[in-house]
Amino acid sequence: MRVLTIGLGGAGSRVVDQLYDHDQRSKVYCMSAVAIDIDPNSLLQLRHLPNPARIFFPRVDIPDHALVTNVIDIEEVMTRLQSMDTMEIDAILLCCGLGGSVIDIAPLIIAEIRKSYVEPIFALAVLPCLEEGKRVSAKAADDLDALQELVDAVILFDNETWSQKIKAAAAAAGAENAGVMGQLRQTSIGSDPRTHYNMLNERIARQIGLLLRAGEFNESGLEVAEIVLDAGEVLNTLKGNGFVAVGYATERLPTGWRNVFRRRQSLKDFIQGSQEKAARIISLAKKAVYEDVSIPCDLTSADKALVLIAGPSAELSMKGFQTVRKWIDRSIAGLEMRSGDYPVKSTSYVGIIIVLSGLANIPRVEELREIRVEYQLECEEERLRMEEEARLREEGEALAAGAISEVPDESDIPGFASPFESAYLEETGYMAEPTTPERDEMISLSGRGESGHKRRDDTIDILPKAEKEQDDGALILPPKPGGREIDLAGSASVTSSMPAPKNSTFGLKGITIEKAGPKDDAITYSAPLKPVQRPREGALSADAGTLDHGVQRPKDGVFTGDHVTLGQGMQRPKDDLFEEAGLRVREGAPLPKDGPSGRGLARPGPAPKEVDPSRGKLDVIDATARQKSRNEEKRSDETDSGITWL
Ligand SMILES: Nc1nc2c(ncn2[C@@H]2O[C@H](COP(=O)(O)OP(=O)(O)OP(=O)(O)O)[C@@H](O)[C@H]2O)c(=O)[nH]1
Repeated sequence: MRVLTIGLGGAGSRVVDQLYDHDQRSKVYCMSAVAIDIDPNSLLQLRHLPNPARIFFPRVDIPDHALVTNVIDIEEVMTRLQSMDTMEIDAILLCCGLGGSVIDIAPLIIAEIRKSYVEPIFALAVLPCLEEGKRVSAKAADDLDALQELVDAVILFDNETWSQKIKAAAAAAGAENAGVMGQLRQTSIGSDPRTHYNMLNERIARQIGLLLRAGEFNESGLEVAEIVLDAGEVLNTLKGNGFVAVGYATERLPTGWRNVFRRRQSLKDFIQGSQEKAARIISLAKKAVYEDVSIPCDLTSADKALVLIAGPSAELSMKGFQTVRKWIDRSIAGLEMRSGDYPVKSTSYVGIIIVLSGLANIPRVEELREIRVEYQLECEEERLRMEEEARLREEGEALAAGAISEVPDESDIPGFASPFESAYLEETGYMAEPTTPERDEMISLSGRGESGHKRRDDTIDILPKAEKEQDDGALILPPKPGGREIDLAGSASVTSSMPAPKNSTFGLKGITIEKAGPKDDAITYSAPLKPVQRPREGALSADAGTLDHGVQRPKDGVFTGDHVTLGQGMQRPKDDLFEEAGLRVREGAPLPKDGPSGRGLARPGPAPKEVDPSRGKLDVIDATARQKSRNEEKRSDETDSGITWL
């Protein structure tokens, strides 16, 4: 297959350089190559590409952070490509490293090439290592998605997988010759990026190079193939806008006089030899698919496949080849299966290439996409944190400048939760209801429980400051009939030992807020002076009660007082039952709902010294309306004592 290869950026240029070297050494000469980069050092360090094939775009008068699309001149690139001998090419191969910056020019170049060439365009994309960071992996995922849309197929090579393999091999070699030299070799492989990349590029060149040379031959080195695989078949296997993985495994043939002698001995040795050859091809095929594949993938998710065996023709067992063909054909999801042999005279290796195309399941690609999601969430979290910091800084500055006279209440500051936390909290239901931090304030009336007065107005009114005539910050108890006003701020003890009520305490849940709901600083609190206990549901329901033997179950209307049948010896409940308990439900007002705010009718006995307003014993009402109704109420019922439910 004759190809025009274009290397983009550092990775792409180096890969093309290596491919070019293999092509020259094999004397097949099926490649035209160019390398495009904005880094002069990267281009200068290429070892094989001729100088005219290195296209450098300097950043003249362009800032370092400028987009690469502003630096690389597409017209110039196209002029250089068209000046090359591209008349007989079968395909165009774009080599690039995902996650880099120069790859950003790929969409523009591909669009221009499509205008001038009809040949299919493939991309050879190198996936970055995990240790390069989440940002690079996230960008790699973006680049991959963009490339997949634009080219006919993306051949993937995973740096992470192969770096691990190379390091493991180096460690094993180092352990074998545990001397100083062994350790030195191991250190150089692990630490020197250039050597490391050279090893990776060598691997890519072997895998892809042999595939590109399939169907091509030189005059001296190749024999006639039994099953010829031409360029069209390779192209048809690759095409289809999918991901492609290339498995490649080789084995050195046994050499030496003994082996040559054994081959010629007898028929038995001949048969044994042919079985060995078949077994070698099969084991190489397994190695190519499961171990030495350019990117680990699920064979069964492939749409198409191609099998190519290469080596001296005497060593290419057709029996082994057919077995491998059947295995791959049955394993892949699709129906397209191609195969061929590539006899090479002057080699002591047998190799096999298995191309899996249209892959749906590639774990490393999924991993890159997951990292991208994580990275995006982290960026969002960071952005919110910065905004919050900036806001707090601004507020601090404004406060210092005296622009803000009062520090806003903590509960007014919106709680910040990271996207991860939010997701978790929502899941656990924590954020189902808005919560605000509790205040560290508690109002208690000293000696309240010991009062000897049974019938008095048991509510505390904290009148809105704004509506008071003289706003001295005092908390005024409404006067008892004939009594005097009690200044809570002055006489009542205000402790901070108990948590303050949540804002939600004053929400719709337990307490009715009259229309034109008062603001936080304009609310009237009503608190009972006696601890009251809400009757349990069952206590007011005839269904839930257990009646003694011989006692008739009261009918539904028992508490209305209209239809009550009492058993012998049973007393009709008094109408003033609730008054006795210290609770009066005002006429026309809704009955208390179930919930913390309605808990407990008043019980005779000592009241607790502290009252926690958050338990629903504080009512929020409109101050003006409350005052009016109170005046009327006082006139009609001077002796009303109990909770007023609003
Ligand atoms: N296999 C292989 N991978 C490489 C090589 N150089 C870089 N890479 C990988 O390719 C990715 C992109 O790197 P480059 O191509 O050098 O980046 P660039 O496009 O030149 O742009 P910069 O980000 O500015 O360097 C890196 O994150 C590496 O993972 C190489 O020589 N061989």
